[in-house]
Formats: sequence, structure tokens, C-alpha cells
Amino acid sequence: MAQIYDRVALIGLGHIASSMSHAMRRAGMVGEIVGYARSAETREIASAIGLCDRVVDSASDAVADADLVVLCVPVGAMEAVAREIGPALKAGATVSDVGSVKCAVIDAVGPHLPEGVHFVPAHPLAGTEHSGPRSGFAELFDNRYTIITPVKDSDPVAVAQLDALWQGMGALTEIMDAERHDRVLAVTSHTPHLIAYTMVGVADDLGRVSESEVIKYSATGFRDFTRIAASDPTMWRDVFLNNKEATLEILGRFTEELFALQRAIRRGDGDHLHDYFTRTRAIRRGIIEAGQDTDAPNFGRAPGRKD
Ligand SMILES: NC(=O)C1=CN([C@@H]2O[C@H](COP(=O)(O)OP(=O)(O)OC[C@H]3O[C@@H](n4cnc5c(N)ncnc54)[C@H](O)[C@@H]3O)[C@@H](O)[C@H]2O)C=CC1
Ligand SMILES: O=C(O)C(=O)Cc1ccc(O)cc1
Repeated sequence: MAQIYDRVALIGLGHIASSMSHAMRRAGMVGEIVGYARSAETREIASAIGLCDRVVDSASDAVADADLVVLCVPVGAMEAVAREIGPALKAGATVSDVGSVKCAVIDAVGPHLPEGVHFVPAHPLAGTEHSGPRSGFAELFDNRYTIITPVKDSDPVAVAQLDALWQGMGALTEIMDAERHDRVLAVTSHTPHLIAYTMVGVADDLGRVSESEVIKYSATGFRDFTRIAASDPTMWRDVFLNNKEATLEILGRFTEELFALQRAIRRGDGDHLHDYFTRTRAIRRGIIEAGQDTDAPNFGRAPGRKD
């Protein structure tokens, strides 16, 4: 594949940055990869495992002469990093990020970028419950969406280059405005994570998780909850503090529906429960039928096609 950027700087060397580094190398689309992380221990690990071509001791050194700078830190740390690197950015460089929330990151980062630097925020919808520089792998983004949320004056060439990089890393890409991104992700990712955290907390309150009874007798649903609830606490604290409105809106709707189901159970209203579960089952089947499940064998095929 043709080289898109001569030098890429990754700020924050955790799960997403390390996966990007592996995926960029696999794609052969970038020249040098320079890395920086706040903790000396992370920098040492990154150097020891050869995660980047160079690991440096300051964010400003990392971005000097970089053509693409990707902020891979928790959402709440984006502003401080942007403030620090702003004066060191090369004219014509592109700054992007991988934050799980977009509006708050745009508000936090944008004001610190000088004239002549292109800002193209993005969010890979791929990850695991693991964190740190050893946790990344090249295949993480394969066949997963990365949403790019250009700001109002994002340069179309800079957007197209970043789009091509993500596709080179195996991702499917989509352009979306940041407000819509935050509303969609509140439904599909942020609130579900909160529910998983709560469910595991409830089971723990009952004192059964530690005795491993819950795991021993659980089907995959609860195991998935425990996996998700093992995700990084700093990252998820920052997601909720920075996508407050959309998450609270979805949580409000969630609790209303939960109360209705609770009442149906108490009253023995089997029709309500059956109708509800029939509706949700149809939604899942619709997703599969329409070829929209990226894990399904029919992904990307026209609806109804069987070959
Ligand atoms: N983990 C996941 O599944 C996904 C995470 N994201 C987003 O990616 C970003 C990074 O997440 P992960 O890679 O999972 O986190 P991580 O915890 O694995 O790595 C974060 C890195 O940022 C560094 N860091 C923290 N504060 C810093 C600061 N002030 N200055 C410099 N470095 C700092 C840490 O030392 C660490 O190297 C977050 O914004 C998150 O919302 C996006 C998609 C998926
Ligand atoms: O581990 C999982 O199942 C995830 O959902 C990973 C994930 C976490 C945060 C994101 O913003 C995107 C993807």
C-alpha cells in the first residue's frame, strides 16, 4: 500500500495506540512511528517490545515534524495534551484522536491547535477490556467501523488521508457529525457499559461473584458483563463525565422500560413480557437479515442473498 504519512506520533501508548502501531506496520502505510506516554514505565515497556520506531520523553518531542498526531489518551486528558503539543505542531500536520466521545474532545482540543494544523477527530468502534502497551494487536480494527467526525473547517484532503489510513488498518469507515456520534454511542456502547458495571456490582453485593458461583453457573451473557465491567476505570469515568447529556437521556428511557418490565413481572402480565421479547428478537433478526452484523458470514451482502 502507498505510504500516506512519513511520520506518525502516537500520544498515549495503551490498548488503542499499540493496536494502531501494529496495524499501521502491517499496512505499510506510514514511515516512522514515534511514541510518547506519560508514565515512564509505559515508555520503557513500549521501547522494550519495539512498539514504535522511537519512544521519546515528552509529547512535544513526539509531535515535532510529525505529519499525523493521534491522541490516544483518556478523554479527560485530551485537553492537557493538546495544550502541551499545540506550539510544537508542524504547519500542515493533521491532529486526530481515538476518544470514545467526540463533542467534548472537539471542544477541549480544537482551541489549542494553531492555524494551519488540520483537526480530524475519529473513533474506532473496536477494543477490548484490556489496556496498556502490551495489549494491542494488529487485527483489532479489522472489519470494525471507525467513525470520523470532521469539524466544520476540517480540510477534505486531511479527512480523506485519515480515512485511507483507517481503511488500510482494516477498518470500515463512516463520516458522521459529532453530536450524532455521541447520541448513537450513548445507546450502543456507553449505557450498555454502565449496565454491565451495575449488574456485576449487584452480583458482587450479593457476595456470589468472589465465590465464583456466578461464573460457574453463568451462560455467556453474564460472562460478557464481567468482561466488559473489567474495562479501564479511568477511561470509562471520563466517557460518562464527557457524554453526560446523551447518556442520561438513554438511562432515563432505560429505567422507564425497566420499571414497566418490573411491573409486568409483579402483575404476572405475561403478554407484556412476551410482546416485548418478540419485538427485541425481531430487531436482532433484522440486523442479521440486512447483512449489518460485521461478525456474520453474510456481512455486507445484499439483504436476502444466501450465497
Ligand atoms: N479500550 C477501548 O476499548 C477503546 C478505547 N477508546 C478510546 O481510546 C483512548 C485510549 O484508550 P485505551 O488505549 O484503551 O487506554 P489505555 O489505558 O490502554 O491507554 C491510555 C494511555 O494514555 C496514557 N495517558 C493517560 N493520561 C495521559 C496524559 N495526561 N498524558 C499522556 N499520556 C497519558 C496512559 O499512560 C496510557 O499509555 C480513550 O480516549 C478511549 O476512550 C476508543 C475505542 C476503544
Ligand atoms: O470491549 C468491548 O466490548 C467494547 O465495547 C470495546 C470498546 C470500548 C470503547 C469504545 O469506545 C469502543 C469499543
